[in-house]
Amino acid sequence: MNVIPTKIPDVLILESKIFQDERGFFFESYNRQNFTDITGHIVNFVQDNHSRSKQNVLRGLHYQIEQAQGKLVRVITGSIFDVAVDIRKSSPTFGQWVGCELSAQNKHQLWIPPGFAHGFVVLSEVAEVLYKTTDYYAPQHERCILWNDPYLAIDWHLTAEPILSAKDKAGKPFQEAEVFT
Ligand SMILES: Cc1cn([C@H]2C[C@H](O)[C@@H](COP(=O)(O)OP(=O)(O)O[C@H]3O[C@H](C)C(=O)[C@H](O)[C@H]3O)O2)c(=O)[nH]c1=O
Repeated sequence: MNVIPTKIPDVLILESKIFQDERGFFFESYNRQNFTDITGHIVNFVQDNHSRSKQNVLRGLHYQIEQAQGKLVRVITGSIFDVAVDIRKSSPTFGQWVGCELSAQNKHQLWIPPGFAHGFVVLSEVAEVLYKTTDYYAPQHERCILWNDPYLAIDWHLTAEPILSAKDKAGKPFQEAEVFT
């Protein structure tokens, strides 16, 4: 497994070794020891999520203020632009964002530790996103930051108006959002 750094040191793009042959391909999408060796983090993933979205759907920016979730995100159908925002007040990259394309083709994964808001927009006709989380879903602790907050100024690589849930349309401005100390 190869690590591609991002401009936020704790957020990493992971590139697995893909075994191709005349039948197709195989790769270990998660290996606890490899993950620990390359990230330096011993994490205990407790939940797997799977969402399917049509083109231009934007889900985010979400986080849990309690029971903060680390996420290991990958795409098995189509492609997304995946975004992590550092909302740890004590972090030198507080208020900064990183994004990358995750796709069934590149098979890249994005490791987003606890302390970040997460969101993605679907670039392909449809995308299926799988992600592991390091804590359980806790809707009472869920918070949402506005996807197009002017302070964050995220470039989502949009090609059309995004399709948003009511919750996401009502996201908070970054500077009014609850953040991590
Ligand atoms: C996240 C989640 C949702 N749900 C239920 C609650 C709703 O009835 C339904 C759809 O939930 P929601 O609209 O919040 O789904 P997304 O907009 O994809 O939310 C996710 O989007 C961004 C990208 C994230 O990183 C988070 O994992 C999560 O906030 O699934 C559950 O039962 N368990 C869960 O872990």
